[in-house]
Order: sequence, then structure tokens, then C-alpha cells
Amino acid sequence: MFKVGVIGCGNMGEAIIKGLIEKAGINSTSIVVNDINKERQNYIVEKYNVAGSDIRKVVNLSEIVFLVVKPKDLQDSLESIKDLFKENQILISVLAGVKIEKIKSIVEKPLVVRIMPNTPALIGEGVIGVSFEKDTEKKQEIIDLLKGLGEVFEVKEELLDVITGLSGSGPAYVFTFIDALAQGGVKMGLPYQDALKIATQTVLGAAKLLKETGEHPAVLRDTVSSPAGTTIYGLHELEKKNFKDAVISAVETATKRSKEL
Ligand SMILES: NC(=O)C1=CN([C@@H]2O[C@H](COP(=O)(O)OP(=O)(O)OC[C@H]3O[C@@H](n4cnc5c(N)ncnc54)[C@H](O)[C@@H]3O)[C@@H](O)[C@H]2O)C=CC1
Ligand SMILES: O=C(O)[C@@H]1CCC=N1
Repeated sequence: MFKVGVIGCGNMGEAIIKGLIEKAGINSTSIVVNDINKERQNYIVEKYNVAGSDIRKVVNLSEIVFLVVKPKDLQDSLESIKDLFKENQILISVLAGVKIEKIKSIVEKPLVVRIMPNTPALIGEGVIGVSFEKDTEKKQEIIDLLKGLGEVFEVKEELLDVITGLSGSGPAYVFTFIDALAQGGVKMGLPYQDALKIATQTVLGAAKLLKETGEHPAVLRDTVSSPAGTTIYGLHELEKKNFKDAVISAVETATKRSKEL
């Protein structure tokens, strides 16, 4: 038996496998993986020293099965395995927008848990939203496992769409912001590689300061802004270009999209 099986070893599947091994303390020999793309499966097997197997064996041999395919591949991926699950197994779905109810309509037996992680799970710094099909004595064990991937927030299932629009998609917004900061630096004369390092550390440092002090962001913003200084001039530009409006709309629109998937 394996502790964990992973079906779908793309970007998020790899993040989960790496996070489980390097941060959650799951031994690589306790993990079995499958991907319809055998090249990808072999790459993951070699890189992380996990077992590779056909999809049916992954279900037959794992206590906990992570399903990490795209929402469009839900039906196909579950078709050949839906009758294999047993009552005491756990199926953790990572699929954005796909409701527990829909998964239960295909597979009846396992306890279905829905999570919404993000790619920083790759380094144990993710955000993981989680909803359980029902209360279970296995809840703490599952939460402890997920803690290896990052900070875990248990929410009502309908709020997982918001988690998707905020932290699931969020790294992409932050990467875009960091790239834009760096390009600003380039425009004003810094080489891109230096500007990128400076922009990245600025975002990391600001996020850590916020987290460690527990202050409201507006309080910390005011500590940076000297009267008639540089920062208020920069902030005014962001206001004029509707920066906050754009960010709020990004989360809103991505949340709505998650509900549509
Ligand atoms: N990439 C991200 O930041 C996040 C993704 N997710 C969710 O994770 C899921 C996967 O996303 P990504 O990893 O980005 O996609 P991806 O396209 O990188 O990986 C999906 C993998 O599933 C494999 N696959 C497809 N059909 C299969 C089948 N029938 N059996 C076995 N393997 C199969 C594909 O070959 C591919 O390697 C999606 O449902 C997405 O909503 C959730 C949170 C964040
Ligand atoms: O873009 C997507 O649909 C997935 C869900 C959250 C992050 N990536």
C-alpha cells in the first residue's frame, strides 16, 4: 500500500508531490503517481524517486488519492477508476470550480475533500483552501498533511471559488506585479536582472513585515510615505491608474470564472 497516490503530474501535481516529500515528511517510497502523458510521468518518477503506475493501481494501492487533472478531464480520468474506490479511501480533488456534489455523482464511496492550493506549495509556502464533504475523524490527519504544502484555511465549499480567485490565481497577479516593478526599474536605468532581484525582495520583505507585525497594510503604507516625499507621488500614480480597482476586479472576475468551470 502507498500513503498517497497522485493522478495528474502537471504543474500543480508536481507542486503537491514535491511539497509532500520535502515539507510534509512523506517518504517518496510512500507515493505512487500516474499521468496520461508517460513522458511526464517518467520525468516525475525519476526526479522525485516515487513509484509510477497505471491509474487503476494508483487507486487500488493508495490510502489518499489526489486528483490533479484539468476540470475538462474530470470525466475521462474518473471513468476507469470510479468503481475501484473503497469506503475508507480519501479522494482529494484539486480541480478549480468542480463541486464535491459533482464528484460524488461519479464516485460514491471515498470521502471527497476539495482543496484549492497554489503553486508556492512547491516550496511549502502555498495557501491551501479546503472543504470536506462531511465531518470526519480523518479531518485533522488530512489538514496536517496539507500543512506541509503551506497555510491551510478550512472554508465552506462555496468560498473555495473566492480562494481560487484570490490565492489560487494570485501568484500570477504577483508575478505580473513584480515584473512590472522590475520593468519600471529598467525604464529608470537598472539592468533587468538586478531590478528583478530588487523587486522580488521588495515584495517578499513587505509581505513578511505585514505578516510578522500583524499591522493593517494602510498603517505600514503610511510609515513608508514621507510628507511630500517620493512614495506619495508614486502612490498617487497608482490611484490615478486605478490600481486597487484593477486588483479587486481581478479577484472578482477570477472568482466568477471559477464558478463557471
Ligand atoms: N496551476 C495552478 O496554479 C493551480 C491549478 N489547480 C488545479 O489543478 C489542476 C491541474 O492544473 P495544472 O497542474 O496547472 O494542469 P497541467 O495541465 O499542468 O497538468 C494536468 C496533468 O494531468 C494529466 N492528465 C490529463 N488527463 C489525465 C488522465 N485522464 N489521467 C491521468 N493524467 C491526466 C496531464 O497529462 C497533465 O500532466 C486543475 O484542475 C486546476 O484547476 C488548482 C490550483 C492552482
Ligand atoms: O487558472 C486556473 O484555472 C487554475 C486555478 C487556479 C490557478 N490556476
